[in-house]
Amino acid sequence: MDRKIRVAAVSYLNTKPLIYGFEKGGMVDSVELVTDYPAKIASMLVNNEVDISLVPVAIIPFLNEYHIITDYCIGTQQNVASVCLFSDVPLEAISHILLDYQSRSSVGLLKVLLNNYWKISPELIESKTGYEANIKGTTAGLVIGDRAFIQRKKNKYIYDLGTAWKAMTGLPFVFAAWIANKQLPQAFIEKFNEVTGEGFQHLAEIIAQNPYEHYDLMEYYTVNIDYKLDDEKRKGFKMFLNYLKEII
Ligand SMILES: C=C(O[C@@H]1C=C(C(=O)O)C=C[C@H]1O)C(=O)O
Repeated sequence: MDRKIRVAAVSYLNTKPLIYGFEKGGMVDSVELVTDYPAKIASMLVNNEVDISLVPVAIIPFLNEYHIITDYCIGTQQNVASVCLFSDVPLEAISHILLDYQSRSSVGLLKVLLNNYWKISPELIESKTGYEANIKGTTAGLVIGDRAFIQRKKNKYIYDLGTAWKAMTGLPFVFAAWIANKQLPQAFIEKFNEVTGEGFQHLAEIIAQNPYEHYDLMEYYTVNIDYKLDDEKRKGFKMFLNYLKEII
């Protein structure tokens, strides 16, 4: 291609290792990188405003064409810590749930878990900026990303969606992956994969550059999030897409 490839990534802390290589100047001549929250970069990929995006996998059904590129993803084998249902009351007493407007995958995952695992049916409400303040009483809320670390200090009950998915299916979960909406040259994809992986050799440096008081980022990057897109994750991801068919 004779123009730069347009790339969008999630603007949360969980993405720092994946974009480290690009921020260090890797592929600066061939890649133009923007960041925003997941639902935003998802619509950018669907509307062809970008060529590649670290998108919530739940938007795959809305793409005419998709190619999962790279060996990396934002996934988890267990408690992901930053995707949780927060509540002042236990699950069975929840009357309403505020959905996170920034999310696509976790909203889908929450619906799958409500129907198939927790088997409760509170009223689901779309949210807007600042909705976290309304998570109280019998109104619970889904919060993802960096804001979830702050929310962890506010509510009595924290239901981790990574843990619940693992308990229900025995499989890891994939929240987001690098997805292209068109065929790209193989040499470009190989280089993109290499630059994406660079950050994992530099986790201590990334953490030093992003001082964070609300959570231990080394634990987040090495225990909670599992970035490797391996066969088990692909299985979990396929199963999730099948469940999604029942609800969209
Ligand atoms: C684990 C996370 O994964 C994210 C969750 C997403 C979603 O719910 O749509 C999308 C991208 C990821 O950033 C998180 O942000 O906390």
